[in-house]
Amino acid sequence: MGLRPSSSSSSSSSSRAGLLIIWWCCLIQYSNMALGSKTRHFKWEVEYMYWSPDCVEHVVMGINGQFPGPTIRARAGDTVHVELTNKLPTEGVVIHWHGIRQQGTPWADGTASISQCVINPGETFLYRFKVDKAGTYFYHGHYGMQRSAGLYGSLIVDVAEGAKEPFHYDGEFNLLLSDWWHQSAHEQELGLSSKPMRWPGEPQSLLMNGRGQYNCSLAAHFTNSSSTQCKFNGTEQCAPEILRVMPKKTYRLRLASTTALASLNLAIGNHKMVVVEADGNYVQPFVVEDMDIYSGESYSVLLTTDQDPSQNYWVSISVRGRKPQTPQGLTILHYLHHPKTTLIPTRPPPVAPLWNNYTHSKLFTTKILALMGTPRPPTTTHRRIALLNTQNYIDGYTKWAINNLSLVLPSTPYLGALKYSINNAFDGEKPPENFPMDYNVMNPATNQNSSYGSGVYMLDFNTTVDVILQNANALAENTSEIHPWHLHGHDFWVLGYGEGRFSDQKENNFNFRNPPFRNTAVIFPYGWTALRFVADNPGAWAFHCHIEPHLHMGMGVVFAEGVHLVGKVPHEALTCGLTGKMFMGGNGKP
Ligand SMILES: O=C1O[C@H]([C@@H](O)CO)C(O)=C1O
Repeated sequence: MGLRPSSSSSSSSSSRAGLLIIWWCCLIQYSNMALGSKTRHFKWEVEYMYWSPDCVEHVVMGINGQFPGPTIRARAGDTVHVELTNKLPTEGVVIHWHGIRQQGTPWADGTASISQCVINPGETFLYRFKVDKAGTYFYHGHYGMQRSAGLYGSLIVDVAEGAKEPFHYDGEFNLLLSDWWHQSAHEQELGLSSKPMRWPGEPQSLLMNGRGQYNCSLAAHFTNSSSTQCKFNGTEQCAPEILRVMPKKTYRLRLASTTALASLNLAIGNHKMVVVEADGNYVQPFVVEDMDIYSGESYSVLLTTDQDPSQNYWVSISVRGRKPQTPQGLTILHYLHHPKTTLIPTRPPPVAPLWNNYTHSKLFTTKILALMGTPRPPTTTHRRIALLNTQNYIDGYTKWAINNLSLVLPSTPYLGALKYSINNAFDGEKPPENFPMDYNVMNPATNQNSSYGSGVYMLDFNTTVDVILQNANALAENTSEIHPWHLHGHDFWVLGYGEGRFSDQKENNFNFRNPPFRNTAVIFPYGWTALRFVADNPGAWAFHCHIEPHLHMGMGVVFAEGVHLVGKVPHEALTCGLTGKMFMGGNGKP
């Protein structure tokens, strides 16, 4: 069987396997030393293309003829320029640089209606931003359902010249994980906005680097299903990317999930992994046999090729947290040592933990702790915002709401409305800081109706803010789902996770010693998650569930701080809505 050549690239120096923790490396990383930083230029065209991500031809949103889009590779301290031309015939577009904090460039965050106007067909927009911290990141569309349409790619930031990672590895692989539907993103969007709602359902395929298999399986002979064995010559768009490795080496696997819906569990047959990075921050290394990756999260794991080199091994991703109707995504770890007649492993793929075994998920999540040298949280806070996540109806439409308000994005970007004090661009009323004391998170809501809202949580500049994310029962009985929440413009500390309704006493168990510093955190069914961040980045920032249909149904809020300190915002970012009108009138020039 011919399969696609691997994308391994030999990188870091030492041939010594294993881990060597040199914590001062983190200090160097966080002190942001950038010797010889560069500007990296990219010229991109976003377009629709015919493509076969899972061996079935559909339409994907690609960049420069590629799906997923090109990988951006830069060094900490570099400036990235992406000149993005919209070649979609009848649709706007924006791109969000997930995990990049956009300090000084809030207009480059790529969130439609929040940081900028959409880029119209035929227009070119220049994203310009600094990548200040080494790590594994990605980018994706942040307008409507464009992530589900396939608009995404990897963004990898290496340590600054002269700096070192706090671990050694001999080579690395990059795996961008996603889910794929045969129904178009437009039809999914219409379904979600219909009355009654038509839920898009579970994905048809899981993809690694944009490659999956729908009507055949790499492991067909191990399953009882009727699927046939895939046959590839290696040039197919859906042929898996084989990870070709040498025995007795250590590889860094960069993993990031840009799924629209699926929470994933990743495993590598016979091999353990050492988790070393989460969302662009180093973590205390710990060993796992399998790991959960929620949409919006990224990780690095170290893999030591210490197993029988005469064998090959499966790399699998499986759906968690929702009853799976999607086959495992598979590729192969291929030891290059011995000549082999087939690439297919002789053993069946790893069996994923049961989809609703949340004990297993929590065990993994709570093992993630910051490596020494990571910034520590302030020990006190100025403000606590409790956000209750509920599924609701508004006039018969199914929505998600936060403290009973379902987010609708206005036509004027918040950044422009706030910068130019345009008061009628969004709801002037302050969104609620809390939810009723007697709300029972274990049952469906007694009043299932909510309202639309577009208000902003205005944060005092440089203050410390705590957010308690509170999960609850959805509309159906005995149903509460996983929601990974992503914050733009900041990393936050995850101070704690808990079951049921949050109460003030739970604060006694907050972790102030080594809380993980991240940009995405999960709330488990019927549980809460406590976060802390410092509002030190002038701009308007989305904070939302990273499940794309959920955001589309209103599951998000907007924070803003220090907007008066935002420097020049390129006019092109704001030439729509009321800021567009203002520019046409020639007043309020920046
Ligand atoms: O938002 C959602 O809606 C459906 C279901 O609750 C109603 O069909 C689902 O599984 C979600 O995650």
